[in-house]
Amino acid sequence: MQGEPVLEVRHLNSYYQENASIFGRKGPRRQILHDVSFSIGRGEIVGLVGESGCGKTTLSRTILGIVKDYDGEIIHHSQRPQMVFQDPFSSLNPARTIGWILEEPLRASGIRDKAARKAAVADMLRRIGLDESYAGRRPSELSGGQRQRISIASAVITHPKLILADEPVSALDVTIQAQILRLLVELQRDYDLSYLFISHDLNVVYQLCSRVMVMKEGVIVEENTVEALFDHPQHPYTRQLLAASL
Ligand SMILES: Nc1ncnc2c1ncn2[C@@H]1O[C@H](COP(=O)(O)OP(=O)(O)OP(=O)(O)O)[C@@H](O)[C@H]1O
Repeated sequence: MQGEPVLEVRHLNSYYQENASIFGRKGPRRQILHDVSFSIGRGEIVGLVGESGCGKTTLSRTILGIVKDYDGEIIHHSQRPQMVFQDPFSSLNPARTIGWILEEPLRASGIRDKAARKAAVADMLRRIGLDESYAGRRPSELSGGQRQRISIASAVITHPKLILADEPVSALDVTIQAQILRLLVELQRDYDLSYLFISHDLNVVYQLCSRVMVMKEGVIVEENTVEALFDHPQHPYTRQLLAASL
């Protein structure tokens, strides 16, 4: 980790209670994350890779406080992180305008001055490459890439220090992916952001991240700088993932 930490996770174990039957009887308590420890430094972009079902989303849901059944320590050194999801369509309220959607996090964070909120929204729209007229549109009137720009903007608009991005470009075409990755890098520099960037795509992680953690069945089996991990993978599972991504 570089610099002062924005997030520290120590010896984290997370669990889900499975429903055993349609009658609502409680099923077994299943451990998903096993002794996960890492830190994210200020301004760092840390990748988290691993195959489907290994526990990546569970880790971000535990960090956000959505998964409550856990032990270990989660230490936030700044305000709560914000989240960017894979599917920008389902994460944006279809009934509201883009202006309303971008104002909402500002309202929720207690900014009462309507003119100040509108000015912040106009600034943010310009920053993500859309003109102010987009404030009056609804999500259905935007392309997939534009919708993902809006969901990134709604995460950044309250100036958090850490963004948890869960497969934020996986649903997009490759050319749009490149534009969104560029936007994420620009915003990271402009706003001094850190990202935990969750992806099953090692090529995307290579382009964006400085450090990467590899997760297998809820365990971080390897962690290193991106260069070292790609050049000299230590764990057999990392080698397997790299071979599959060629
Ligand atoms: N609400 C839940 N209740 C019970 N089990 C769950 C719940 N959510 C996820 N799981 C299980 O926890 C495990 C980890 O799921 P998780 O969504 O964290 O994986 P993931 O690595 O993010 O996968 P993907 O890349 O497919 O999103 C899986 O076996 C999944 O079935």
